[in-house]
Amino acid sequence: MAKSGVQTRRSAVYLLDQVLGEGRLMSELIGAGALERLEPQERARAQRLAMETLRGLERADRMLQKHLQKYPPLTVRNVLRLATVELCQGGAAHGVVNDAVEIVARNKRTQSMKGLVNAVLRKVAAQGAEAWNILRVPRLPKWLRGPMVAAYGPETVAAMEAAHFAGAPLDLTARGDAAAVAEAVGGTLLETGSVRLMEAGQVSKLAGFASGEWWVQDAAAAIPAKVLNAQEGEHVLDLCAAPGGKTMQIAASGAKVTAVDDNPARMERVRENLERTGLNAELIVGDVMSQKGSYDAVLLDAPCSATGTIRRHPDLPHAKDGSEFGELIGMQSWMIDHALSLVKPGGRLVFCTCSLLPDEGEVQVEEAVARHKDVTVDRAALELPGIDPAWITEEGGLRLRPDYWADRGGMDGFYVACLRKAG
Ligand SMILES: C[S@@+](CC[C@H](N)C(=O)[O-])C[C@H]1O[C@@H](n2cnc3c(N)ncnc32)[C@H](O)[C@@H]1O
Repeated sequence: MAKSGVQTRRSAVYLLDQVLGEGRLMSELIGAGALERLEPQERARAQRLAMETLRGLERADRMLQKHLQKYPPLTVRNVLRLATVELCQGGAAHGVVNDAVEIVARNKRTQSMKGLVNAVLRKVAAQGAEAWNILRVPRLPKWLRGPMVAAYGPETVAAMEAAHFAGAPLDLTARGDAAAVAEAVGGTLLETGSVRLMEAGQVSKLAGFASGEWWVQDAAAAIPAKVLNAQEGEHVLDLCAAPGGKTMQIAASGAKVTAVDDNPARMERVRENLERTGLNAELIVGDVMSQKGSYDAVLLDAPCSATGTIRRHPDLPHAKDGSEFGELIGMQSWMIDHALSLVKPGGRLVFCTCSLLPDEGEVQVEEAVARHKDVTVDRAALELPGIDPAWITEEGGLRLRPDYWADRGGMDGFYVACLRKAG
């Protein structure tokens, strides 16, 4: 195996060490330049290897435990896990094992374990895909599985775990004609209007990227702006807007948009996205809670646990432990109250989170309606193409789950509700 293979795999192991040892998210690590020394193609590969390892972590540990008397240090365990996932998913044994041994040998603190790594991986390679495929689908860690089973029951959680393990296709939102985009990129037009590609390759090489015909956005993440249904001539406030997927949807509808986010670096992404797609929005780097004014419609995509995005971010359940969720839930309800104060009489607030936890969705809406006597839930706003009425919840919101559309590649977990203010 070429030297670049070792470097790429070593970088993937570094990502695993940071996620599993330090509780850091891959997006943070990559944003901080963790893969900068690799060529762009190798960066994507290192990221993919780390993600696949995190998806299959439970299976990798089950495969390895048969061959280990005691746990080696974390970084050696991560070398073994990465190689096990590769071997069991069809990687060539020679290259995978040699690189794993070399990674361990190059580090003074681990070089004494190269013999162990070699011996264990030879055994794993001999068992291969057959032993891997009969293991159960990896489960969510207990801290998240407990509340999820309480909310949805064990069968639904198992279906969600299968969706997490399967990963996610690439979804695009078209600036204009979605059918034309589907044809140009060779994708499928979903009933909700998104374009889906099961095998994407390099995004910037797809037809229409440079000319800004579309942007990457999960099919579920595209629903909130459809529920908002902005009209030409309306003034819409998009709160927590970065990186701008929903801002662009609203701008493409012809409405005037003011987009707010308190993260300057993420706001820069909104500016770049608008530039590429030729769409317009007023951008404010600032806190939701300090916004003033009166708008026809407000969209609040509140910061949340992001548990709906585990298909794309398999690091999340391993890096987090749920300790921040209480604070997020409190912040969401203050944001809803403030966002409602910015809605004109007769106007609407669309509240959404990419969370699977009812405390960040259904419960927020039930409580908001109880706090605000002039606010009702607008169920009719959810009557949209491709939306199954069975997805509508008791309080009138929309619960989207990763196990929906299982035969077509799934969707992110999301919660969306439209709150209408009395006129
Ligand atoms: C779920 S993401 C938004 C995704 C975005 N709406 C889209 O469709 O591309 C949440 C965003 O909230 C922003 N945020 C968190 N707390 C905030 C606050 N107090 N005020 C403004 N923005 C905030 C974060 O910077 C982050 O970009």
